[in-house]
Amino acid sequence: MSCAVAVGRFDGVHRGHQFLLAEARQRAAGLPVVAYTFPPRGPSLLTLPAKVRLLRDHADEVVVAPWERIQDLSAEEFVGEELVARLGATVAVVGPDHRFGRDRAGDVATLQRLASPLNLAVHVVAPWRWEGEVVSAGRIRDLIARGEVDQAALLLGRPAWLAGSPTSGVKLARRLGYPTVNLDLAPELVRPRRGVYAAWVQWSLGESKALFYIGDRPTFPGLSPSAEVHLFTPPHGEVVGSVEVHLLSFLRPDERFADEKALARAIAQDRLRGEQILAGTHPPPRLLREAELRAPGAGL
Ligand SMILES: Cc1cc2nc3c(=O)[nH]c(=O)nc-3n(C[C@H](O)[C@H](O)[C@H](O)COP(=O)(O)O)c2cc1C
Ligand SMILES: Nc1ncnc2c1ncn2[C@@H]1O[C@H](COP(=O)(O)OP(=O)(O)O)[C@@H](O)[C@H]1O
Repeated sequence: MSCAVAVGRFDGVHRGHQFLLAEARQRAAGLPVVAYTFPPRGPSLLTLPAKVRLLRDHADEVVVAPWERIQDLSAEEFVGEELVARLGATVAVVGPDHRFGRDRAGDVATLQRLASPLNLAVHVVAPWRWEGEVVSAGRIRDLIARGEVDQAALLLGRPAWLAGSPTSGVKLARRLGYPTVNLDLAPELVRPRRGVYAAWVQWSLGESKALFYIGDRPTFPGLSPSAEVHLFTPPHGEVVGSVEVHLLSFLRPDERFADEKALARAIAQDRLRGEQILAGTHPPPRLLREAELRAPGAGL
């Protein structure tokens, strides 16, 4: 069946990607819109299931290309065999910087040259900008690594996101008066700057406003680095399955305190600020479906 295809890694499914997919919808003139994407490689903004889930909001079908099959295709083979023969694309919509094929050798001019004999209409969209600068996944990854999650949210169209599974802590947090759920974060996700954030947290059976901490726990030499959430609404029972963390605001960097009491006082302040920031906010849409949330280890 013929379709209109938009191709790319689509890391973040950011507002530039959303604009591109809206353009694809227009150009498709009633044909189904296919988002053709690749599994995450290197530090990413989303896990694959979350990316697929978001792309589904903007496309009729999402195709995840296995690297093993397509990594050795030349630009010509990619367009001819993959997009036109396998997918049935008659329209391709890409941004001006789009590269494809082995070694990213093909650019927009290559695509246009290859497309005409294949009856493939190519549309190149102007890059979507924010405050004059082109929005890109790389720019958003840098913002998150610097803790600038509120800026990242403007470019993403939703808060920066993390996912992980609960792990057991050393039960120190309870003694501090701030119980936490320790998280084993999905390894492919970009790590935000170390410190404390106001966040919304969701798990299979609930959701809560929260503080998110990621850091080296310098107050306790000997402890390993950790990522943990302190939930304002404590869960009924254990938190199991995947946990989603939406980072709304950076509160402060990771610090070394003189003792446990000083740390507990700082966390009390964090909690007050977190409550202020989160007051009146609503939980963002979940990026993992119920099935993925329920099945522990079901690939985040
Ligand atoms: C909101 C919050 C902020 C934190 N800030 C710091 C910090 O600045 N420095 C630090 O050494 N540990 C900090 N911690 C981490 C505590 O040291 C951590 O909760 C403790 O090590 C508990 O470990 P456990 O969960 O394994 O029991 C923070 C924890 C939370 C929940
Ligand atoms: N800010 C933007 N505005 C419009 N299109 C964009 C923007 N950023 C990326 N794109 C396009 O979205 C598609 C997927 O993006 P991405 O995965 O980041 O690029 P690529 O696959 O070329 O590395 C590509 O066609 C790319 O050109």
